[in-house]
Amino acid sequence: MTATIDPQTTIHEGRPTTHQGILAWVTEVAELTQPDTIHWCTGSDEEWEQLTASLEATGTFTRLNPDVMPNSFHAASDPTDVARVEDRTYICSVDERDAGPTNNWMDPAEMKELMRGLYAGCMRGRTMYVIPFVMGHVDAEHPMFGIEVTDSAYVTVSMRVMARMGTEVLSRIEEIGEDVQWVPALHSVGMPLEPGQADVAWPCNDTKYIVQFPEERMIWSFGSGYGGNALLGKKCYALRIASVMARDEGWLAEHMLILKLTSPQGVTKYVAAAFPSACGKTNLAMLKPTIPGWKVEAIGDDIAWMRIGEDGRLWAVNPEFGFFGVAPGTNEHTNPHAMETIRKGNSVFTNVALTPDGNVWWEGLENTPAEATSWKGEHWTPEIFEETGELSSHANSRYCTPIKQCSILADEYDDPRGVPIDAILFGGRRKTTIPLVTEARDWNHGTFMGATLSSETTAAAVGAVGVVRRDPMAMLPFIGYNAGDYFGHWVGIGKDNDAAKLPKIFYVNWFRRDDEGGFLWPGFGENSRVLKWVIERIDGQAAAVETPIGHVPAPGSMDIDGLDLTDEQLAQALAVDAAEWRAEIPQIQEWFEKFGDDLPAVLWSELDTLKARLDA
Ligand SMILES: Nc1nc2c(ncn2[C@@H]2O[C@H](COP(=O)(O)OP(=O)(O)OP(=O)(O)O)[C@@H](O)[C@H]2O)c(=O)[nH]1
Ligand SMILES: O=C([O-])CC(=O)C(=O)O
Ligand SMILES: [Mn+2]
Repeated sequence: MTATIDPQTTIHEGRPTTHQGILAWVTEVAELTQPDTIHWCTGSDEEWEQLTASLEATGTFTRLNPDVMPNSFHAASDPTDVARVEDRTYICSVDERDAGPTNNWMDPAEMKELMRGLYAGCMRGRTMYVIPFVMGHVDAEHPMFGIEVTDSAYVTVSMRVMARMGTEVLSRIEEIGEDVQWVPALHSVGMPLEPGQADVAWPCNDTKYIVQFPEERMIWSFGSGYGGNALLGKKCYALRIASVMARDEGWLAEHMLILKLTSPQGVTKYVAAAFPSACGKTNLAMLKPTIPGWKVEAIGDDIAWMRIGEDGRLWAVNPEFGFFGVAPGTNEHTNPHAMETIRKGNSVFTNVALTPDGNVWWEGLENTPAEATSWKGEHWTPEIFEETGELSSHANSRYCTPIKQCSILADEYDDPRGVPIDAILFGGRRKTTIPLVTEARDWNHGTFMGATLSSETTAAAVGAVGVVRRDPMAMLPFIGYNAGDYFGHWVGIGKDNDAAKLPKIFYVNWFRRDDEGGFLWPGFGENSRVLKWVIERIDGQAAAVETPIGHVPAPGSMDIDGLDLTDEQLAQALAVDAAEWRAEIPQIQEWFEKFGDDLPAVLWSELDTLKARLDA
């Protein structure tokens, strides 16, 4: 039986909407996908309990010991569904040119026909959840609504952590009326159940499509239940679709953390930083400074939406409501604030290990258990790891935790206007070449740094790990349009606004290695020393040396009091090696050539300037 939109078919206090546009779309989706039941999500605690209970019943969730991790669950995905699938991600713009050379493209009509075939009957035997959500504040000047329809209770539970959702949001949509802007986001795991067929713990489909239709501001996702593939408010909306909106409306949707930094003198600065997936955003956003008197408060750990304010400054908000953080490597030393946040519970842990006492564990965490159940559901011990190298947790395993639990969350997090950004950092994971910190000469030079950003690939996306690739502004997988136009948009922000009021741009690299392969810089809390230098540069206090690639800290200008690092190590971390940079030039050249005439001319001039400075 196919469900129709009838309050009788809904459970709890969920109700269909009075918004005719949304009702029509949900009806159309239900007719196509044929779910048994339709559930309009309220976001209530009772709903959470009902959903998590049903996830326990299907074996998707294991409830953790409430004494150690209250109201929290362990989930293990299908071993083939563990990360974003970039090769299955499409930007289906009307014109192929608008997807640009960095995105997969297919004609939207063709893609729709193909996907309608996949979606036909794909929710049979399942409940279809309708999730009204808003990215950013419901009281924002431009509230960014969406409706995710999904056949995954796991996604529904996770969306409740990651976005403001439920009845309150739906009521606000209805209040604004039929003209309200909202993004339809359709998701299915792609595994219908025939009558009598038992469900599996992690339904998914070998065929996967993560598709954005930029002109229609619409998202269709099929076949995956994981992270950025399935929680459609996150990468699909808040980055791919929002970047298109931002291009059209003159703002920026970026893969950036936002933090508030307060000096011992009580001076406050706001920093945004773009690092590729699994390259340190969450860690920096929650940093515990090792230098006395300095304080960091978190505002966001993954996405920043930035608009020029009436005062000419660039104001940033975090559109999300939770953290979807990389678990491995997170511990009391690297990220004590994340640990404190997680321990409050109300979290979903995916693809980590489960310990016999009902807790979670992952590589890098303290107190290695004598035994555990690995993310693959297998018996795991430290000895097994010694012998076989088998890890207890997937490298891209994640915790999904409400942001409100973060003890160092800045009050400004809840301000719909956001915060004025003083500095933007670009950073990647590079063993060589890129110094610990470099200051751009101006906005265009900073845009060049962002546009040429390079990083070693990580486990956050399916594919080889450790391969150096260009990841412009850490947005390679997330720019929803032609990246050449995106660079032009960045250049335009600099041209159309008062340079003195825009943030200063810096390029950082926590991941440079010595000859033995060890990190040259201790990172984590010690990164506060770099933040301090950045702030002091902005305030004209710290000294810098001009180099061909920009300004780097002058000897003695960085606070290294109490740091366990030799002068030689610091010098190596900060070094600008002309030979390494000369080797970089042809790679940048080749990268730029991809964009043909769509690359802004100022970026070619920046490359010429770099060459000339290296040769001088
Ligand atoms: N060596 C070193 N490793 C770091 C540093 N900061 C973060 N890491 C490691 O990098 C990995 C990813 O860090 P995250 O902060 O979760 O990365 P992210 O950018 O938030 O990742 P996404 O959520 O995928 O966007 C973890 O294993 C960290 O331990 C650092 O300063 N130095
Ligand atoms: O989107 C995801 O699955 C997780 C994430 O933050 C990223 O990969 O940048
Ligand atoms: Mn991310």
